[in-house]
Amino acid sequence: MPSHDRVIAVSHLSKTFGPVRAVDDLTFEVHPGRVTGFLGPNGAGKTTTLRMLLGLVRPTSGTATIGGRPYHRLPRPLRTVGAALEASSFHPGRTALDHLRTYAPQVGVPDARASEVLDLVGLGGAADRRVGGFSLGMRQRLALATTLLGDPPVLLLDEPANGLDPEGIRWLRVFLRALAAEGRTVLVSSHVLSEVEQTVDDVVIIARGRLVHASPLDDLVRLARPQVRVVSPDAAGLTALLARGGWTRAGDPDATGHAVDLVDVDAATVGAAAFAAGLELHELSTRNPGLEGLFLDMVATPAAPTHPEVAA
Ligand SMILES: Nc1ncnc2c1ncn2[C@@H]1O[C@H](COP(=O)(O)OP(=O)(O)OP(=O)(O)O)[C@@H](O)[C@H]1O
Repeated sequence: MPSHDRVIAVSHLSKTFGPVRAVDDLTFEVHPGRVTGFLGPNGAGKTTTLRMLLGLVRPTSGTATIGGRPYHRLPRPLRTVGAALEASSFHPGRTALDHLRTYAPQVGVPDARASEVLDLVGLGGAADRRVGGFSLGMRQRLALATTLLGDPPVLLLDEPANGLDPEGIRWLRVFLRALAAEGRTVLVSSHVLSEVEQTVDDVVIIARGRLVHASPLDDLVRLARPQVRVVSPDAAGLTALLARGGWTRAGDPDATGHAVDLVDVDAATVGAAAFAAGLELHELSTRNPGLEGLFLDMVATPAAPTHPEVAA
């Protein structure tokens, strides 16, 4: 299958449920050969987006496609997309093997594939046990096995790490990375960045149905580096100090040139250089949000709008 057939594309996608704008003009792409984290707090609109990708919810506007087609236009959808939206919807009386054998004909694969995928997810030894007695972690593995029945090149996994212990999370990380290394497109939702931080190559972050950030994880890590804020009343002196130091600015300088944020340098080094240059500083501070802190800042509910005319 050509690699563009594995691209997930969401374009100006919106969904309203009555008064609730669950997904709001969302645009992003997910590429093959990479694990992409689809991140946002509870209620951000992740599941609704995944459901629209799977044709289970009709968009209010915009498109959600796989290989350029909406799900219902895929020639062999169950062989193209493996999706696990809920880990709890198993018939409790069925064994793991029976569960998979029930799906095998729908997907169009032989019964033998059921045992194969159970082995793949490390549940071979529990094939004949009833699913009702499975732990949440085992259910997650069984859900993953179900998605793999048709050997699909695209995987949509809703919170697959939920309920896994640290060992299970490590196992999942290795497993998902191997699936991506085979050239698959792997989209994994989570509301906790730290849970998937070591698994994903790319991140798509949403909040309140809207896109907040999309980039390789490395770019986000760079944004999360400690920053040193330097403020001086002497804009020209500050510019000269920065030129001599050769430090990297975190973003654009403010319009006045009196304040800058620097990365890859510590406050002591900047302070010493300013002292040596006789440059007056009004602020020299370090901010270290860390990756999770940056994520939480990004998805934080904006402060309620103020109404100065009321407050006055
Ligand atoms: N069928 C529905 N009818 C009405 N509102 C819905 C429906 N499905 C989702 N919503 C609302 O849309 C918003 C987004 O929900 P969604 O489940 O997509 O978020 P999520 O990011 O997956 O959250 P979580 O991490 O809690 O699963 C929420 O406010 C939710 O209550």
